[in-house]
Amino acid sequence: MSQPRTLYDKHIDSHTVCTLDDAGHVLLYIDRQVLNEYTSPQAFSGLRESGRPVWRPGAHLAVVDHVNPTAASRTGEIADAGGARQVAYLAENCRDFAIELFDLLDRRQGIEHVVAPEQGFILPGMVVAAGDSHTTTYGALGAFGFGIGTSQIEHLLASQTLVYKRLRSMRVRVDGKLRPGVVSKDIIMALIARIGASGATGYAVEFCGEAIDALSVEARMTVCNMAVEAGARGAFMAPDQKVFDYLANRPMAPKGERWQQALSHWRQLQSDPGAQFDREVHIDASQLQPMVTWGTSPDQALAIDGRIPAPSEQADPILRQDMQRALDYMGLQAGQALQGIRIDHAFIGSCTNARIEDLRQVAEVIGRRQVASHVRAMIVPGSTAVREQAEAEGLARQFIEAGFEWRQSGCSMCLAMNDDVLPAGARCASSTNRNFEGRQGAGARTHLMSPAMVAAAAIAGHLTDIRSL
Ligand SMILES: CC(C)[C@H](C(=O)O)[C@@H](O)C(=O)O
Ligand code: SF4
Repeated sequence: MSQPRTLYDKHIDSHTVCTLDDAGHVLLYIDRQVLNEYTSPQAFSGLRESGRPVWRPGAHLAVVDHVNPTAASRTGEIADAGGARQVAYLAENCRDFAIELFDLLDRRQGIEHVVAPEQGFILPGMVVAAGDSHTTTYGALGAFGFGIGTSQIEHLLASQTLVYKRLRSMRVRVDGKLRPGVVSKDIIMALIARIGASGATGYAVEFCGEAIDALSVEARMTVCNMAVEAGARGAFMAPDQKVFDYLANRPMAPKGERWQQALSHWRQLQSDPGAQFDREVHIDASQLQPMVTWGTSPDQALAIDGRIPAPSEQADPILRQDMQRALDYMGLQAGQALQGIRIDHAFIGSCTNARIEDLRQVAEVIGRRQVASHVRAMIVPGSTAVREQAEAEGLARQFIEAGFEWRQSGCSMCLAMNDDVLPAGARCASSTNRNFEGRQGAGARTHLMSPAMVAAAAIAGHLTDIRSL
């Protein structure tokens, strides 16, 4: 009898072209790659210099998302010269190497990790690599996705393979039921707070349990997306009927007989009973509360009813220093209650939380209420398709009437790499995934939380518990 295997083992085994050494390195076949304008230019330049073609152009999909503006109306023009060059070079590369591109004016444009699942480009059982760390998102579909660097992008374009070292495996079981006001973002933020920002470094993490099964596919994407903030270089969820229903009839998903064949294969994509994991973590969903970060690392997070911890109570001198530095940067004090911290900005967007379901939750929180007069609030849909859907459902009008700016799709204020940058000192409630120093603008202060919690903060004008609205 063969050894029981994890879902991760199955992906790696089925994609191993050959073993390279005894240290765990293999040549791994990669089914699909998603390219963006920001991390691909040097890879294409490398191909051009060495005169190599792209091995399988149909295995790649390119999107424009990081540097583009998201101003209310879209012209396709980019005022910033550097950004304009990157977008134009991506178009040139896609033309010359016959790769499909969702350019700025394409109705399929959006943030890569929103667009690729939306179009059915990512399917269960696939191994996907891309020049972006949040490629872990695809675990929600039963695919194995991980981020790679520029030289690996070039290698992948040229050969459809990568040199890969096997990871250790971790299983995170989330049992119980989430209470009202607590969502998938809180599951992953609580996990990161528990195991630390490098707690899953070197691991592929498989999520399972009653609370994961109960999540929608989109909510599962939030969990897998942010798993990289615990250091995981891959996140998994066994694909179930919800995933198959999500994928059925997506433009790039298989159809007819091929769909039926795919389904019978996908149904087998699970860890075998008795498969061994190198580490197991257990979370009781019923104990979770809405989470908010107070510091400059995603693991510096607490339940919203908490108080900011005191560096003096931290025994480790390095951690103590980190905490103090985070508090100084954030302009906060030990012992301060999270609730009531006044915000200047509210940002709902990013590949973590800007799908249609997120926007529906936001609309529900807003109701007929208004954004506080001192807050600048912005909603940036994860894709142009999400934008159109939100407009068709009347959500966009509700957002605008409540005082939110309603934008075009892109990474926007998730990272200060385009026109949407916060001024120094500004404090922002944000539905994104990283709260590093300078992430949303030099000197700007980010508090991560669920999109519904951002909406609640926008209305209240300060961090607040959605359950008390
Ligand atoms: C720009 C890109 C390399 C980066 C990533 O890899 O994640 C970005 O998307 C981010 O979220 O920080
Ligand atoms: S939305 Fe943010 S996290 Fe996602 S790819 Fe863009 S910059 Fe990275």
